[in-house]
Amino acid sequence: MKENSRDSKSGKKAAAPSDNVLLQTVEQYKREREILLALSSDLTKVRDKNDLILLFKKRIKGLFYISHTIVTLIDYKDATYTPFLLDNDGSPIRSHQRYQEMVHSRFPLNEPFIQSVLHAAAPISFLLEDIMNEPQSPPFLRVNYEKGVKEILMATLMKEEKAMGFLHVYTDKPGGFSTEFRSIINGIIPQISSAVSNIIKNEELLKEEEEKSFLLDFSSEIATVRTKEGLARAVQGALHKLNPSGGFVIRRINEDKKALSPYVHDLSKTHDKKILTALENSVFPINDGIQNRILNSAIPMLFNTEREIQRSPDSAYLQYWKQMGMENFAGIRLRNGETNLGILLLDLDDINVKLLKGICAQVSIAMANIMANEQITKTQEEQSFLLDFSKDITRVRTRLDLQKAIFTVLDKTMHTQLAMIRVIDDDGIHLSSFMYDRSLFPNTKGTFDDMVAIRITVEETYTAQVLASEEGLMFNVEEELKNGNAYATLWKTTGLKNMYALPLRVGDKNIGTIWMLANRLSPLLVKGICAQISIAIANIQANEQLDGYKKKLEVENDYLKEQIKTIYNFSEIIGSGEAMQKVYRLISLVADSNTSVLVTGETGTGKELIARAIHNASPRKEKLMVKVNCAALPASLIESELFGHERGAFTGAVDRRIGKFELANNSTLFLDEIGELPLDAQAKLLRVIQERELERIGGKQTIKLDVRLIAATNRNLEEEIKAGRFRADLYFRLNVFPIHLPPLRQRLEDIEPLTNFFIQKYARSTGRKIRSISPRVMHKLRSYTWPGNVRELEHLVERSILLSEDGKIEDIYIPENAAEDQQNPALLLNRSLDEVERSYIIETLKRCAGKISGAGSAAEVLKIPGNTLHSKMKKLGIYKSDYFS
Ligand SMILES: Nc1ncnc2c1ncn2[C@@H]1O[C@H](COP(=O)(O)OP(=O)(O)OP(=O)(O)O)[C@@H](O)[C@H]1O
Repeated sequence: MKENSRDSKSGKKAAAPSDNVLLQTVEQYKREREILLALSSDLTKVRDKNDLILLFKKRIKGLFYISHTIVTLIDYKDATYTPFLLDNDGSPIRSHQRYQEMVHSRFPLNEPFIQSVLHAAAPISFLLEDIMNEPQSPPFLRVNYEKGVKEILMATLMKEEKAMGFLHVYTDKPGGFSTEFRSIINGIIPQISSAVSNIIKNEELLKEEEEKSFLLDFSSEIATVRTKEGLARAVQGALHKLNPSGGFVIRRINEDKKALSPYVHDLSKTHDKKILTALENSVFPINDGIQNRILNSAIPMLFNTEREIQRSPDSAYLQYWKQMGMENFAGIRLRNGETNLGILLLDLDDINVKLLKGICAQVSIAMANIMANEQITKTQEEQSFLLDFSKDITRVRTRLDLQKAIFTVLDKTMHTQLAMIRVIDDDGIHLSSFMYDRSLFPNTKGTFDDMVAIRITVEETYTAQVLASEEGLMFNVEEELKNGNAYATLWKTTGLKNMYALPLRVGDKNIGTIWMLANRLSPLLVKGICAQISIAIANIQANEQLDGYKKKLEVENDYLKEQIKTIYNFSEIIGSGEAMQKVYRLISLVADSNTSVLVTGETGTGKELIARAIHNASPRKEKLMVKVNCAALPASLIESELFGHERGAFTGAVDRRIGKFELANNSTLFLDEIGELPLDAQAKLLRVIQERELERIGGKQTIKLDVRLIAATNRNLEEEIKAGRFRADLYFRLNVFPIHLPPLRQRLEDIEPLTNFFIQKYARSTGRKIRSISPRVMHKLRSYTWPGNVRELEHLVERSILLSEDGKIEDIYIPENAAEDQQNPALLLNRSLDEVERSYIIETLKRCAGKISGAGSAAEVLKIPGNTLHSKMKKLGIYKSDYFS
């Protein structure tokens, strides 16, 4: 080890100088001064590494023999020093195999060799041979030695009285470094120190400038970014400059604030499809020990992939990154104001905090803008979509229209399916299934059908919650399963995550509930759609009600037509005999009141005519009289015909039906052929008459009634009671005011006026002019027994008109047996009414070739319904053998 000193212990320098020597010394001193001055002045001009290298290479090497120089810098953070500047042009060690290793190594400060340099007051030299094998000696000593270098001169570079690095000068010359050289180096070390520190400063300034202009470029590029794709391109471009081979991922915090999803990325580092798909489609929980730390840190963080894998071995994305060759990665939060938006993860080994923060600030703004833009676009799309939907829905008139509109909107726009719409019934308590999508439950159709069939009430747990909620509820399928919600088992089969249930409301009124299964739905859209659907359902209900009214009106219209026909045909009741006079009196007595009337009399005596006359003379005449023929209906339909039914009340009840009783509210109900009413219907009729209110079959609602009853029968109801076929209590209720119509044969005085009346009526309708009827015919008519009463007379006249010639009725057809009987009045008069009726029906059946009902049948000839004829035949004991002789 040699220290540089002008009065060193060297024998040469200690000898007494002669004049010559003195002169030489002065000369040398002068030369040294000049070199020093020149080098000092050159050193002040040094701006960068290159200037300094040139100075070593050209200036110093031009003056002294050395092989090469190196400047190393101390890093106090890890107490090491590392190469900073190399003048290695002529360096013999460049060909050494460890050269690169040496250039990039960090050598520890706490070893004897460098410590002795640090403690030396001046540049100090070493013979490599002496020190390279010392334990802890830095390996570069041996490397140099192996390439022929003999000696090293080390000088400490100082900055503000602290060592900042070292100047290493090497020589392969056996003589080593001259005293002059040592002295020169000692003289210029402060200048070299400040030159190095200037270079460092300049480099930092340059780097800062570069970073600034980098950020400026990035900022102007990112300012033009409007889309996710644009953002990906800009970030990719910028990061490429920092680490050309590294990728990046921006993850965005999900709406639930529990996880992050990939937003934009550059995963070009891998072409493995499995990895790509997994990374692109995953959702990453925030609290995974990495993401939450990044989000909570104001500065970028650097992670070692392997170390993090050991900490959280389950983190799949780390495993993938490892497979992609990412050893380290940096994570920085993206934040807009006080709100975290997401994180940026970079494939980087080293971080430049300032630069990354700058990049992230820009990315955050761009991301916030894009997200805001996306939100605006989404809102606009949703609004325009709602507008379209609302247009569609205004055209909706029927359930089918609505179903089409709803299914389209849910499927196309919201990618969800309707589970169910339930609508609150008129009673305000029950909810019925209104619309549903069975295809949603392909594997559990049975269970779903059962659910559809159930009429739940507004009190049902889930329905009550939904109806009470302001804007609906979201049931998480998994959670509901855990909570024991029975429906959730069915929901689960669809694989969808949530059941969205909203109240359907018009104004403040709940009209039902809507249930939709989906993974995620836009709250704004769902709310908008539900509002539209509510209105559409209310419209459909109003429409259905209107349809109901329309049907009712149509039915009323039929009655009106019938009534008009009746009034037109029978503007007056014909008959001025005493019997009819009595009937007129009774009509005028009872018409004004609400009293029930029972009209009795043989078939065809005009009972319906009397009933209409009572109604037309009553205060109820403005409304239509409603007629029910109790004999014309199958027993199974009588109740529904009279009292109506709700939709679904029994098999085949596809629509709600309004009963005749309800139809006759505030009017008159004419129950024709009341004697034919089955006993159970009689019981129900009695209850309605007593309570003056009814419930439709299958209905819960009680309907108050104000109906005037007129019943008619050709049966002897008292005998029917005795036979147990008619309820006595009902009879007493109906028979409040009895009117009996005598048979035509007991009011012969009415035959002629009735005949004339019918002649005029049919002459008018057939267009024939009938001037007269022969006295013989009239006599014949009066002599006949008229088992079919006025109806039979009317029928015979009609027939005769068709057969008449020259405007004169010369003959009239009277049934044969009856004609025979007529020849023997005694016989006729001795026969009971039933016998007469029986033989008349048999005769008619014979004439109609045994055809009982339908076109050209006996029922048609007799102008009675087929059912009535059947029951009469049964009652009178008429068998096939009687008319097929
Ligand atoms: N007094 C009358 N004046 C005019 N037409 C009459 C008279 N009586 C009955 N008619 C006519 O005779 C026909 C039968 O009358 P209506 O249907 O009223 O008899 P009904 O006693 O109700 O018969 P059924 O017991 O078979 O129901 C009808 O066309 C009716 O217009």
